[in-house]
Amino acid sequence: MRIAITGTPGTGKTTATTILEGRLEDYDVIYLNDLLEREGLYTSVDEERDSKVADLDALEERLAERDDVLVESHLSHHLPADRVAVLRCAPEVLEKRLRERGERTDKAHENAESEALDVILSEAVDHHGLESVYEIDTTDREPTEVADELEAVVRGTRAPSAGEVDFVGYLT
Ligand SMILES: Nc1ncnc2c1ncn2[C@@H]1O[C@H](COP(=O)(O)OP(=O)(O)OP(=O)(O)O)[C@@H](O)[C@H]1O
Repeated sequence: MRIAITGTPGTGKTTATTILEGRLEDYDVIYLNDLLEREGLYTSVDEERDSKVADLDALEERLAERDDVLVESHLSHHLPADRVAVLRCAPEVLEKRLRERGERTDKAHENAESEALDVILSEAVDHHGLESVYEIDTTDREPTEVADELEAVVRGTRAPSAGEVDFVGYLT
């Protein structure tokens, strides 16, 4: 089974996945952004955004043979997956997390707006269907609690859910 762990930057994917990694014996974890950097699996560099444009075909080819794997990245929902966990965070809190992590003000704000607009959740549902998407609100949760929720997705003890989180008030 392949499980994608996605969400707007700052929702805590890497933090929670690292905790979960230590609990799972049967799954490998792939941190897609690290793989992209390590193996140069990008098509170009966006200087303005200070980011790399992922080569999704190359990444998918690289992962094609892998089974029982967790794929962590805000791009992971663009690749085939059996289940997709979408981490969410209230935009104001997300913006603060990103600023504290040292992100530029405009970038932190752009990510908060994208979170308010459900951009990644919508993409995940479009690509994989409602029955495969598991939305996890991380706003007032410790990373270990988020890892608990992710573990339930992996073990199949949690029902799919999408559309329960509503952050649209941030935009008004
Ligand atoms: N549940 C949480 N509660 C509060 N702060 C958190 C939580 N999870 C992560 N953080 C903090 O928020 C910041 C972003 O976390 P993290 O790097 O794990 O996010 P990410 O979704 O993997 O981001 P990116 O997509 O940019 O890699 C970090 O500074 C981290 O310490």
